[in-house]
Amino acid sequence: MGIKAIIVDTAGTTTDFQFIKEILSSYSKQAMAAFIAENRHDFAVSTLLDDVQELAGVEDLGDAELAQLLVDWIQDDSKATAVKGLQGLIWKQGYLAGEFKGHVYEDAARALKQWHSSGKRLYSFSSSSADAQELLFRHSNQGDLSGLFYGHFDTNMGQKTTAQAYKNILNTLSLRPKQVIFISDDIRELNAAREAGLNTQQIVREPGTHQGSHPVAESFQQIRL
Ligand SMILES: CSCCC(=O)C(=O)COP(=O)(O)O
Repeated sequence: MGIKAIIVDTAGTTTDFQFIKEILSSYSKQAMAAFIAENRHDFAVSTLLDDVQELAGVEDLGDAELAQLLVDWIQDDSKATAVKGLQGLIWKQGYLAGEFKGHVYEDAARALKQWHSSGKRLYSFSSSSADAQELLFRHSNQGDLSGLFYGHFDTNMGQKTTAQAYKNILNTLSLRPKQVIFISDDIRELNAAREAGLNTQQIVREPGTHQGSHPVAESFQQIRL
């Protein structure tokens, strides 16, 4: 039974952590206050801000307080779905204004193109929103890669370190677990995917930092499906 679908993690796998930390996170923190002031009454934004307040167990925060709360959570690398949703909307402004391009490793882009040409269905799975993932690949330093993907999964499927998230993804793909491979640098995510029955492949971009028992590659070019 061959591999029919490939799911890639983004941060540390297709994409450099430093880009996410130094460009994306910084941009969303700097832009948060102005974004809230300008978009507070937009339906999607106000719904996400309600979710943030519910998560924080507070009500009726002012714009400045909300912005500070979100900046603090981003600083703490929050993976909360509402935070990631707001970040995605802010990043959209940056991508569309040409303020930065999404970072994708060259070896990852090359492999994704090869796999797409050979008929595999490609997906990404990240803690960032599905829209943010689409933007990253559309406005990437390797060109527009968005057409290679069949879809993007986010934490609406569940947290990436839980087997349930991969079971939920499998349900939407209508494939058997062994027809799917998940590629990530993160051992906890790989363990969760393996628990759900998926094939796994670890990317270890820094030699010598390998842990765990998943097949390992130092770049996408070493991956044999
Ligand atoms: C689509 S690039 C932004 C990635 C991001 O915000 C993030 O938090 C990555 O987390 P992950 O759990 O997917 O490693």
